[in-house]
Amino acid sequence: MDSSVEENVPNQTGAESKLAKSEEAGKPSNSIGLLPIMIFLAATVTTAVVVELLPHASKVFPWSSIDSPEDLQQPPPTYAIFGRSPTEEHLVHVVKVLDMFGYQRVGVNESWNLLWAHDYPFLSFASLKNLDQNQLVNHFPGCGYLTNKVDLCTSQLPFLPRAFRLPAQREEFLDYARDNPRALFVQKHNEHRHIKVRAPADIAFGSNDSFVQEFVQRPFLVDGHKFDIGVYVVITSVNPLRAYIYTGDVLFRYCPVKYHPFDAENVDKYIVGDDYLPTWEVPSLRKYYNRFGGSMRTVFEAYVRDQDMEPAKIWPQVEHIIRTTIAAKESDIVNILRSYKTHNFFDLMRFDLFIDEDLKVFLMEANMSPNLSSAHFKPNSLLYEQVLYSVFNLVGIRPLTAASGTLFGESNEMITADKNLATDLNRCAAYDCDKSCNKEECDLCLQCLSGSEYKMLQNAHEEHLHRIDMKRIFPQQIHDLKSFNIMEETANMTKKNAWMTRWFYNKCQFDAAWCN
Ligand SMILES: Nc1ncnc2c1ncn2[C@@H]1O[C@H](COP(=O)(O)OP(=O)(O)OP(=O)(O)O)[C@@H](O)[C@H]1O
Repeated sequence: MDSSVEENVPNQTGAESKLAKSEEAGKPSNSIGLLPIMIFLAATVTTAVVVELLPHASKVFPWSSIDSPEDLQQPPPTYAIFGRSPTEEHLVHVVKVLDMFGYQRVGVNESWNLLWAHDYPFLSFASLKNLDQNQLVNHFPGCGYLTNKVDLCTSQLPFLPRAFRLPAQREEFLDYARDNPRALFVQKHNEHRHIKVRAPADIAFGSNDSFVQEFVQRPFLVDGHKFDIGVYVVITSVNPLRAYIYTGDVLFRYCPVKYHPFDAENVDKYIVGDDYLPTWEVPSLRKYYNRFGGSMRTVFEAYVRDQDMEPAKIWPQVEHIIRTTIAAKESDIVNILRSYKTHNFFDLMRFDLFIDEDLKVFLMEANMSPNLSSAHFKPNSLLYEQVLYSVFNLVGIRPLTAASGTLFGESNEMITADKNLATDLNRCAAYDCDKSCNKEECDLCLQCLSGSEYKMLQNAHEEHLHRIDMKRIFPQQIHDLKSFNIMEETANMTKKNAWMTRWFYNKCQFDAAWCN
């Protein structure tokens, strides 16, 4: 995969560029016999190669595998920030949390362990193709397949409002508009904001990189106000895919003007803009938020219950939408990743969704580098810092002081050892997987894991132990182990995703805490 392919990734945009501007400011041929050869190789090749070939040889973060007292004196891990924004006001919470964790800030061209990129960094730094094992970047190359609005919204996933790419699908759109005379439409671009409901005759068909989308009518209203919800999502791995959502809270943004009587000319009635109405200013939510200390999500749920409706039906839809969307784009991202030596990437996104009056959920967009600035709405500081605290812990960026500073003295084995990864013991024994790995049944047996597979399981295990307020949505949670059919569930998955899902299934059989 050459870099020109990556340049063809759907335009790497994300709402946060906008928001920052505006809102707030192999297996070793399955043969045990190869292990001694690998050990021999380990003595002769570079560390980076060892990392790929030899199980147990690598630790993502060297500072978590330091053995001697002298190592304790080594300098703290470092982070750099990349972004073309003129101010860094929108990153104050990122800086605050990393500083609090004991990370030291350095320049982007210095030696860093974490690159926090607000803008898509992969076209600016060729070096990201050859990251060291102890380096991490907060985006996946190719994440534009998810965050590019035109590409995502015209994907024809069932939970997206009907959309037509322009100018290519002009005729299809006109047919649809003719067949659905009561339908309203909005035209959207990757970069442009300020969308507005338009009649089909007012659509600019010549506009490239745009699409026209059916406007979802009958929104669920709170005190008469339309709103959208922002769910924070973290992808920690692709091939195999692992994705999580933040459950500590959800960003609710209300339109400042009541929806009815509907007036297409007054966008404040139906578009959530920069000056949205925050939860604490919505009359019926204020009491729950201010007096009873709820979160944006729990006060909304209290309101829904007050309307004799059941809010619990919303969240499984949200999880399904996010899981399905990410899974649908995984292969595109995997293709881009082929030209990257190490895959030390994670991605924090915000999925914006919308709820109609039947509590049916629709996907609006996925934002790259979600807005984390509380300049406009101070009470959002805590939300952003809690999200970051969870994200960082999940991906292995953890506080280095006080109690957690002990990480400096312990080996990674203290967190994740062979016995924490080994599953399928009966099957491994029944199929003699310690003698030969040439059977599918041996795929998860410890002796049959390649170095990179071992590391995948190690990362999955560490993530599980450090989820804080993150909930795994891929591989999917197992709600009822008895009715869960692993063969059926994995039938349409890629080999690696089926493998990873089976590992979680095995862990879930061992302890219910792993089902979730
Ligand atoms: N098809 C639609 N049907 C109903 N409402 C819509 C539709 N498209 C957009 N909206 C409303 O407009 C808001 C903004 O739309 P969208 O997310 O596509 O634009 P944006 O300018 O990128 O906004 P932001 O990134 O701030 O969320 C949505 O949150 C929703 O309230």
